[in-house]
Amino acid sequence: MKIAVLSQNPNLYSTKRLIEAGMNKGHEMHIIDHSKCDLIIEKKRPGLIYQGKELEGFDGVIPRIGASITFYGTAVVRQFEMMKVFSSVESQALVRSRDKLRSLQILSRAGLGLPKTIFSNYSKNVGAIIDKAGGAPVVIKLLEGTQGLGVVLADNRNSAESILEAFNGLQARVIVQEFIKEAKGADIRAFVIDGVVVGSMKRQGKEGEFRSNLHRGGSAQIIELTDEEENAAIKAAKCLGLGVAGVDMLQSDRGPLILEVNSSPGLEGIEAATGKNIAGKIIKYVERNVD
Ligand SMILES: Nc1ncnc2c1ncn2[C@@H]1O[C@H](COP(=O)(O)OP(=O)(O)OP(=O)(O)O)[C@@H](O)[C@H]1O
Ligand SMILES: [Mg+2]
Ligand SMILES: [Mg+2]
Repeated sequence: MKIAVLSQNPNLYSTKRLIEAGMNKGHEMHIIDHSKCDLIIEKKRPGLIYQGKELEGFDGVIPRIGASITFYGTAVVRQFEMMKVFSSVESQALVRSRDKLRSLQILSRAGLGLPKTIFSNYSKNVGAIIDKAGGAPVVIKLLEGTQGLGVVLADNRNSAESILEAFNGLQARVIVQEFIKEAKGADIRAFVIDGVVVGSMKRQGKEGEFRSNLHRGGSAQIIELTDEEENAAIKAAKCLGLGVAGVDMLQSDRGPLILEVNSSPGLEGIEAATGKNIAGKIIKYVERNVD
């Protein structure tokens, strides 16, 4: 098969592993930088131009689209779909998963556990928002944050109010969330492919840090999920329409609470923690759908 990995950086671990895993199975693998594709939009004959040539004969595409280029990257994925190329992540699902607010709404409608979350249109009444989130301490998150940056723990009401006022003043959109203390600075990442959890890890923030992101100095180890956690992860990926997803959850007194669902989950942490060939499982998923 001829498979494209959409990636802006051929040196990233995830990109390299997908190429390697595909080649190990005898596929013709190509790295395509979606930011450098031109789209041909015309009646009945959609096309893609890359490095001066029209792309042809692809069977599958594996998008690894960074958050900052969601708009254009999704257009490229959609173009592949119009050309009848199977994508490991549907363009629609990609857009949906990148909108944190919309994703949380979809997850809550599906009946999944979530930390209580308040979103407002820069409301001046910050006190009421903090109350609705259960009162301080609360977690305040920039909607477009990533890798733990833009996620703040406000210990008390005064700091929560001033942080909210500051973000409002900057016209930065935030959500205010109940702080799940019993998670103890850890979260769980479940890697879901085609409705099955293929690997899971627990990430623990460094000493004194409530954020467990590996980019913030957290560490990861393999974990066996409870049935409840496994079902929640599978359901979360399903309701967002993601064939490949990284589902992040907090372990709380009332069961697993979904934090977010990633549509381009990194492979390095999960492969290191589990020792599994997750890239190979993504290739197999593409194979099953192209056949
Ligand atoms: N409501 C909460 N209660 C307790 N801990 C939280 C809460 N929200 C987030 N955390 C911790 O902070 C970390 C970062 O939060 P989150 O995943 O929401 O943002 P992010 O990682 O910056 O976003 P993204 O994953 O999209 O890059 C989480 O992994 C978790 O450890
Ligand atoms: Mg996160
Ligand atoms: Mg994320």
